[in-house]
Amino acid sequence: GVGAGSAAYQSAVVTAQDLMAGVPGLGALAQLQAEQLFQIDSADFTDQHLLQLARRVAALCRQDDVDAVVVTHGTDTMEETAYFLHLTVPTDKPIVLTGAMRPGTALAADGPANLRQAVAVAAHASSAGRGVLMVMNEEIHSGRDVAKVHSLRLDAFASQHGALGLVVEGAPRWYRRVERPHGAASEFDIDRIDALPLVGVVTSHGNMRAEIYDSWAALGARAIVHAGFGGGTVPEYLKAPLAELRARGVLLVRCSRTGAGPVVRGASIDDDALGWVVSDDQNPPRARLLAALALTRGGDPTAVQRVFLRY
Ligand SMILES: NC(=O)C[C@H](N)C(=O)O
Repeated sequence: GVGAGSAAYQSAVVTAQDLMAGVPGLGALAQLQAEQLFQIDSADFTDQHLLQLARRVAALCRQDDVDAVVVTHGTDTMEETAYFLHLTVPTDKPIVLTGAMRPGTALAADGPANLRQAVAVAAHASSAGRGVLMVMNEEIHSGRDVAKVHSLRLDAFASQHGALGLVVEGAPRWYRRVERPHGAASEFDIDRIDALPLVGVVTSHGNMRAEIYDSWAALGARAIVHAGFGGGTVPEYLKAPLAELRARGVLLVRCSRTGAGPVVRGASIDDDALGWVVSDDQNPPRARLLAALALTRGGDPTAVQRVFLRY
């Protein structure tokens, strides 16, 4: 059952309005208005949901009577949504994502405290202009860097370059900023994006098969994120088939399956000759989104590489 444990649960059963009602004192932090865009497990997010959510958040941020937006979201794909909003919603107003690792029925559910902290951060003047934020477990992370790194623990989220700050006594305390562009400084604007080009991810393991990449190409993928070993390695036996993809107009983005650390262009692999792109330090799911955004502006590998080194 879904009683005291945290591994078994039913997701997306409580409405936004009821989530808010379950947090004592929330109304004292800010004037709140709830809106229910979807009520789904975040595993069920498609690009359609992502585009619809980003458009709605952007529209809300344009309203004079809205100072900030809090998005409650399942934790499984929260990092993808956070990154997408970070790059495509042109605003300085705080956008804060939060969720729960334990179901509301658990003995020590974390959702209410997380929501309370997310609202406190969103309502605080110091939170503006920092890009999209994720508040979980008393930490404030950047949508650029944060990833779910544990399946169950309350401290399931981590940023490879560290959190931006902490929630201390109900207020944000900041320690760093992200250096890369976001919000209005980003060249991507959700109101000028009709659809996202198809991009697939293939994760490396021993004994790979080139046909998996071909399947993505056959589906019409314009780019494939190769989540390679370590520094984005491509096995010797895959080099020829993957080089052929380029001739079919499919871009290969070399990324690391480790989920952290940069992939260095030209290191051991002649990316210039192959027309390949490296992801810099982006993890595979976020590299998929950034590749798709870059491809909305054209498919030239040099231009896509510039995007990966800039954001
Ligand atoms: N509620 C959660 O955090 C887990 C759930 N599978 C989701 O991501 O929607």
